[in-house]
Amino acid sequence: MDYSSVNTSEQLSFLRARDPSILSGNFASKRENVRTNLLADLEECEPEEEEEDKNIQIHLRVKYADMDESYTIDNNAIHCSVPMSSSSHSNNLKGVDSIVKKFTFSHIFPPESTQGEIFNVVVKPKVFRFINGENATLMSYGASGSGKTFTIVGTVTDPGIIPRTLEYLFRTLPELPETPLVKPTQLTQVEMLSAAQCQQEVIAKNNLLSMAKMTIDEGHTNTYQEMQSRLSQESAGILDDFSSVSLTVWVSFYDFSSVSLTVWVSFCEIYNEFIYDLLTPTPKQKGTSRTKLKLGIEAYQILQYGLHNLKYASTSINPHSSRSHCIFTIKIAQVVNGMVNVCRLNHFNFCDLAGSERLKKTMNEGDRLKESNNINASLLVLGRCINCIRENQKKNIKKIVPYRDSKLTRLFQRALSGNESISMIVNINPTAVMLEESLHTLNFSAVAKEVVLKRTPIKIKKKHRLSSYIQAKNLFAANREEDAYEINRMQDLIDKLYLELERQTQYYATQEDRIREEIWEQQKTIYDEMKENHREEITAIRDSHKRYIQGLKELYEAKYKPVEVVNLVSSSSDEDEDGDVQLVETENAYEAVLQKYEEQVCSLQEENVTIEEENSELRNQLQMYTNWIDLQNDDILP
Ligand SMILES: Nc1ncnc2c1ncn2[C@@H]1O[C@H](COP(=O)(O)OP(=O)(O)OP(=O)(O)O)[C@@H](O)[C@H]1O
Repeated sequence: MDYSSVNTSEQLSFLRARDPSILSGNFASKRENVRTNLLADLEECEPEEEEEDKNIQIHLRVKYADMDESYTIDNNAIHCSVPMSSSSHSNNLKGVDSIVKKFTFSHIFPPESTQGEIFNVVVKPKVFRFINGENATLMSYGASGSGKTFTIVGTVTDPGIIPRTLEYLFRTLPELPETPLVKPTQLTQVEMLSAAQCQQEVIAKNNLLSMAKMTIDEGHTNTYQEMQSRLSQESAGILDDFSSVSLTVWVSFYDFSSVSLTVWVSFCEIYNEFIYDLLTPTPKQKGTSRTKLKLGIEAYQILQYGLHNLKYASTSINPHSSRSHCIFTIKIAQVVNGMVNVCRLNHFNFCDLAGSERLKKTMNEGDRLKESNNINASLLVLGRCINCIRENQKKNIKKIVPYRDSKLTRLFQRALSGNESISMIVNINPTAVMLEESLHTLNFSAVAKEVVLKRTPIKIKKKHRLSSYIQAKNLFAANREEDAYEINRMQDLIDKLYLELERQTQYYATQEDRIREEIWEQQKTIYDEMKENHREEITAIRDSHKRYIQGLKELYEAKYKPVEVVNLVSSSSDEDEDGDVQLVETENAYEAVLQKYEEQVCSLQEENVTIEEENSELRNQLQMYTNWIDLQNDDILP
């Protein structure tokens, strides 16, 4: 595989806060929900900005092994009896077999020190400062097999600094969003992610995790729980006190709901002077490895997966020797109110350096020899850089520091030039056989210790950062005030509207009763009037008909009854013929009258029928009116 084509830019993985269920462990104490006064906390931090320049913190860890009698440890100093070779004898040391060299350190961890102690003393304060906005770099330096990887990574049964830091972060970080909101682009900048980009990150994360599952054997994937339970069994003080008051600043900051936080990790190695991303072993997949991780367990799996991809080989000194410098970085990006220009991006680098090797001892050849040479060369450049920085500082000169001579020093240029907190854990194997390597390490540390971390640039940076916070804080405060004012105003308005609504409800209730009453009265009057009108009308029509028929009857009775009587009388007279004629005429006349009468009766009957029909129509209409009024009443009346 042509590794030279690998993109050497850093790949990141997004991390989310730990699984809340993990908090149920017996070492889990919840953060207090402390609110308030970011500015006060920050202002309290201000005097620190004015601190004197500080030397690089160098700690010594002595490996758990049979300590050679040449060493004695006395508080923060280690004394080492160095045998004098005849060639090195100066005139005034003639006849002296050995001299005792004294090396002092910020802290010395004797062989029996635990991983937890080292984390507590060296790393915990830095992680706290990291969360609060300070960058940090921690390196382990030492000869091969001296315990660097053990210190930085550790084992499942004895977890080292990185798992403890992850545990600490995921225990204390607030619940983070499901998807990353921002992504670090440069050292101090972030970019907002679009919805599609967020989705890509989630997909990349899932790919990475399934790759991790495939690569790491099953037993290995359970190591997170195992590691956790180990941590929980440790005696008090490893993680419990993290959630105490010291986190107030940070907690209070995150109580501002408009701050969004994302955590990313990257893991890379410098192998034979090439940088490889341990989270994307296949160069084809470059650019897809920025991955969001959900839980602490995922972060740990990523660490394990990265370690799996790391170059190890067996040498005569260490059967599981790291053949590269590996760098695990955690980044925390905080964005205020979604404004990428009011952001804070901090990183914490953990660098497990490959061990310096004496070729004679390692008996390396082939690949191992090439690796050894590269390891030693880059460590040499690291030494030269540190020497040069110290010299510049001592003599107040500006000699060019050869950062560019190795990938390692290029990567850590910022930290080495004093722009951010850097510390080292120097590891030595105190056995007799490794004395020479240990002395070399101790000499290196003696030089490194003298390098002064110039605080001035940090001061400026921190001031910038502080001003960002103050700006953000003021913004929050202003927004809060505005919000509070607006909320009060709205509340007043709502109260007023409620009162008005109540008043209106009462008014309309009385109005409705009144209107109902009025309509009822109105309709009732109309109804009664209509009823009365129709009744009178019908009675009048009936009466008129009755009268008319009665009149007709009387008329006919008066007109025809006498004729009949006269006719009856006249038909019994003397002159038969005349009488016959008269009778016939009378009969005819009578019949004609009768016919007329019948016709009139007929027409009267017809007329009567018509009147009846009209009556019935009127009755129908009356009924309709009645129905309509009833309907109206139904609608109107309660
Ligand atoms: N303090 C310690 N207590 C117990 N075992 C230790 C300690 N330090 C180192 N070891 C063991 O010593 C062996 C070598 O340690 P480690 O691999 O950490 O060395 P190293 O300095 O990283 O070596 P290299 O540079 O070759 O990778 C490992 O098996 C490790 O578990």
